[in-house]
Amino acid sequence: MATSTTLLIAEILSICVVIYGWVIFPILFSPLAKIPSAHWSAPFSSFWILNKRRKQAETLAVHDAHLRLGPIVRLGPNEISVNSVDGGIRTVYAGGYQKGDWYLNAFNNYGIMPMFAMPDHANHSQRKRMLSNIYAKSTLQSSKAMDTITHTLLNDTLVPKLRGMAKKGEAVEFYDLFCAMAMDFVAAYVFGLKNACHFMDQPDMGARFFRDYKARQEFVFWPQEMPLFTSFMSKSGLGNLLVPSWVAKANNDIESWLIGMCDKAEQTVRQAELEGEKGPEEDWPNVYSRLRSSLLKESKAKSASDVPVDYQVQVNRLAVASEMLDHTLAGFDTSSITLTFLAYELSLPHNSHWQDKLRAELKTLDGSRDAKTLDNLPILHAILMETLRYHAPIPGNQPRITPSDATLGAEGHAVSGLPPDVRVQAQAWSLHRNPEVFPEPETWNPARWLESNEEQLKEMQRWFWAFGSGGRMCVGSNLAMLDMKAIIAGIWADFRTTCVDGRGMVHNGGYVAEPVGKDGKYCMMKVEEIEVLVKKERMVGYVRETR
Ligand code: HEM
Repeated sequence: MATSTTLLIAEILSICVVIYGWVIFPILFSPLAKIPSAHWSAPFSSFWILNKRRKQAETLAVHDAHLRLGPIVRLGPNEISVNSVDGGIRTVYAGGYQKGDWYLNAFNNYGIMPMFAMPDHANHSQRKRMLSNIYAKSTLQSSKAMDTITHTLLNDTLVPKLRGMAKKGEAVEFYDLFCAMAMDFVAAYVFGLKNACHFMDQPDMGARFFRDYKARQEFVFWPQEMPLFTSFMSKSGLGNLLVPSWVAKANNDIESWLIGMCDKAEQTVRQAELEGEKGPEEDWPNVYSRLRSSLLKESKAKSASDVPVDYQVQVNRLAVASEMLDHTLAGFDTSSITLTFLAYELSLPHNSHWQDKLRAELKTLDGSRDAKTLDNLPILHAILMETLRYHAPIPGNQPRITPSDATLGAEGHAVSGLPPDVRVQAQAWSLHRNPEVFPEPETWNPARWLESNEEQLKEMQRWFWAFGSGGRMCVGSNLAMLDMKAIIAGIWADFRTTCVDGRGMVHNGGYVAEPVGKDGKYCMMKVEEIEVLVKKERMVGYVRETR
């Protein structure tokens, strides 16, 4: 009798402890309790936000919460979102808050972390130091290799392809075109032009690759957000219920495809070592060789002098491949999304004056595609910046982990004494829609980058977050700006585009925001060559006059 009473008391106490820990403490006493909740269940359950993430509908849901509740909101018992520069992205991202497991769970190529996923500061900054210079603006703008790559890809592939499309007069899928073009650009710089993929020359293969690549994305939710449950299901033989088996096969195929380019790049490096000269600049694997030699230097310093170099190269092979895979995929995915939304906006009837203004500006170049000159064109820059603002390709959450005793939130909303290991995030989507900084934020309006005064521009730059900020900011931002500007110049200097079907141009609501598409179509465009149009117009005028 005594035993059963003791058991009953123990049970009641346990239930009280659970209720206190799961319900009373998070609602009333947690330092997070002062933060308005995005959903009534957020203080004691992550179900609401996890469900939004599973459906890739998080970005708009969090944005809506910020509109209703202000610049700091609670998304779950241990999760918050900030939407301000001061007390927000400056504190979290420039303040070096760590990344946590979220990145590691999803970005782990060949079982090895690339820089993007490295949670700790020391390893990450060592890797970033190895790579920053090769992507620096000054390096890229003065690179003969980049210049030749640009001219080759524009003059030998893009322009002839557009001319063919214009002649046929049929609508074409511009999302595929931009995926191929952006991939060829980044791969040529990373691996060397001759070693890179040439998807522009193999459009069907490219389109298949891009569809497979994208189709995997919705399943990333499980290992990324629910790693323990996913591991349990897979150990129980039920993993297929969450992530179909073709996803693993598609991942392996991508890894093998990329290793192929690494092996070709390795041959180029070896040959140069044997022959004592590099060969054509554009064929040199700029990024691959930079990381390879930095890692080799590091392993030589750590190992005994009699360890053969070949062995050390082999040891680093997958670490280099993991990093290169990340750059190649990050580079093509984001740039192609940006270019597709840019083409879409420019080709809508009410924006046709922007297409004309851009073309007039590009005509002043007289065919030059010099990177520095392109970078100084104000209308081109304004159109691209406005697209990155309004259609940021990574508009979604970029989670970090609080240190102990953190204070977060804009002035008047600051919350102090936050415990360590709270997941805190910001999102470009919301930062880019602050009406005090970007008036009429839901309008795509490049003029804001041309007509604002110095003070307004400074404020716009502070809130502009397409490439992130702080130590984990995008390492490829300069390459992206350079290749996107070159591609835009290659198209709109000589061609006019009209959107035929843009019903699919709605952003996915997850971390990356590719267009969702409709009936298998994304951004169907008609292309016309200006020279041909002018000739036609002259002919019509001549016929009229002679009648
Ligand atoms: C329009 C083009 C691009 C956009 C908008 C973009 C955006 C971003 C953003 C927002 C981040 C931070 C993400 C986070 O912390 O969650 C990032 C990181 C990164 N990006 Fe980009 N990116 C672009 C192009 C590129 C290109 C061309 C490359 C490579 C050649 C690249 C490679 C990387 C890498 C390696 C990181 C991780 C940096 C680090 O951890 O220090 N990106 N990018």
